Amino acid sequence: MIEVNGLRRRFGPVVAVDGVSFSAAKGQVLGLLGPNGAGKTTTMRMLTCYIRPDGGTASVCGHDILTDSIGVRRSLGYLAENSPAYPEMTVGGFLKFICDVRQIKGRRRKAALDRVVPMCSIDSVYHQTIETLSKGYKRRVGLAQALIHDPDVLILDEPTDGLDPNQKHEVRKLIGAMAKDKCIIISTHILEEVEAVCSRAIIVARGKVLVDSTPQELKDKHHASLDEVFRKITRSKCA
Ligand SMILES: Nc1ncnc2c1ncn2[C@@H]1O[C@H](COP(=O)(O)OP(=O)(O)OP(=O)(O)O)[C@@H](O)[C@H]1O
Repeated sequence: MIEVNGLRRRFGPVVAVDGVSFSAAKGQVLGLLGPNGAGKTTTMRMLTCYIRPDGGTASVCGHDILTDSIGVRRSLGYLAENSPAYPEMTVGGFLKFICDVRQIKGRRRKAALDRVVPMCSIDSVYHQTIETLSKGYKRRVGLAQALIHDPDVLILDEPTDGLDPNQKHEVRKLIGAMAKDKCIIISTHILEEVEAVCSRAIIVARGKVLVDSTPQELKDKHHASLDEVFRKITRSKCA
């Protein structure tokens, strides 16, 4: 469902993504791990057509990110860093606006809202303006807009950032439940999250893929916890 071939992107002198390649299939939850500044967000922003790569390419459900950005955007749901939204809108107003943008109308719109609002536990804040929400609720609204069109691919940048432990657990459960029918990429710093939900782990540092494996294989190979493996790999390769 996702093919990434030699993606590159620089910002002035900074090489943010330096020839990243991987593929991901339906049924997989792929965790993108890496230290701060490793290039995870930039990779996601290129995959979701928010920025263009300087080199390489990628496709999402057969749609090329360079030549068919509309096809890509239709196929995926994206939860961006910091859950961007319109602060003055109510939660309900914002989700209806997203439905309009995605041309989900009439009964389909009602069904979409009835599905995502309880799924993301945002019933109690439905009539509240987004600027009055806590960080955790803003994150859940961001998740709801990513899920509203029931896309085949989900790209979630630190999906549990700002959530309390109960909500972290709920969101991980939700990701696990959706995994069977979708291809999901999450970025995270929380290694326990990788163990809980990811069927695959890609470790990146300085814009390059260092490891592409399963969490279990990584632990078995290094005879260590995922936390220790992460530190060992990113420290030795970044030193
Ligand atoms: N718009 C931008 N302009 C200039 N530099 C940028 C821009 N976006 C990203 N960078 C730089 O590119 C590098 C990779 O950043 P990126 O946000 O992709 O990393 P990340 O792995 O997501 O980090 P974190 O875990 O801290 O969110 C960093 O050095 C960052 O400062």
